[in-house]
Amino acid sequence: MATANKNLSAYDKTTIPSAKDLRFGIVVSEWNEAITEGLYDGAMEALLDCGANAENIIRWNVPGSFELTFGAKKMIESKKVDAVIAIGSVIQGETKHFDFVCSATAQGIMDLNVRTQVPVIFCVLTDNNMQQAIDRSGGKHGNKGAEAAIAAIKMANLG
Ligand SMILES: Nc1c(NC[C@H](O)[C@H](O)[C@H](O)CO)[nH]c(=O)[nH]c1=O
Ligand SMILES: CC(=O)[C@@H](O)COP(=O)(O)O
Repeated sequence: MATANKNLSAYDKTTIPSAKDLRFGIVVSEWNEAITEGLYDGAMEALLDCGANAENIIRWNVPGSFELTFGAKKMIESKKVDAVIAIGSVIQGETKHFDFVCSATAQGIMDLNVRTQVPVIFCVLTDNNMQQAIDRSGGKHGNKGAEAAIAAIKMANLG
């Protein structure tokens, strides 16, 4: 189902475990800051709505989405967290750089999920233009940050 056919912010709290005792790391890319701040706000709102305590949420910034993997890895190695949310916004420019940043970031985050015991949630928008990013970070299609927060709670409770 494409994003256009669902609301990224929709969730049923009755189906989600409490986040009360969970510790979260959130690594935020500074590229396309207006978008990533919107994603962060959506993630925080959903985490708190599901019972998380603000003092149990650690935020680090990194320069761009390519650095999210290192930031999440360092967070896992140095902080006791139950899940990490990696937030980024990659928007197509004139060159193929978009392809390399998106694939490297996705692969790097997947590698962390394979190699570590801490789930890392891929909250990285990969859009053709700014309007698509706006629509998915609190606009007409909801907020991918909220979707990522719910995924983080569920994965932290897995097993
Ligand atoms: N163009 C975008 C970037 N590019 C920067 C890279 O992520 C990286 O910081 C740089 O190549 C240095 O290693 N990053 C985004 O997050 N979004 C973009 O649209
Ligand atoms: C995703 C990017 O790195 C891209 O926005 C950079 O723009 P350009 O491809 O025009 O250099």
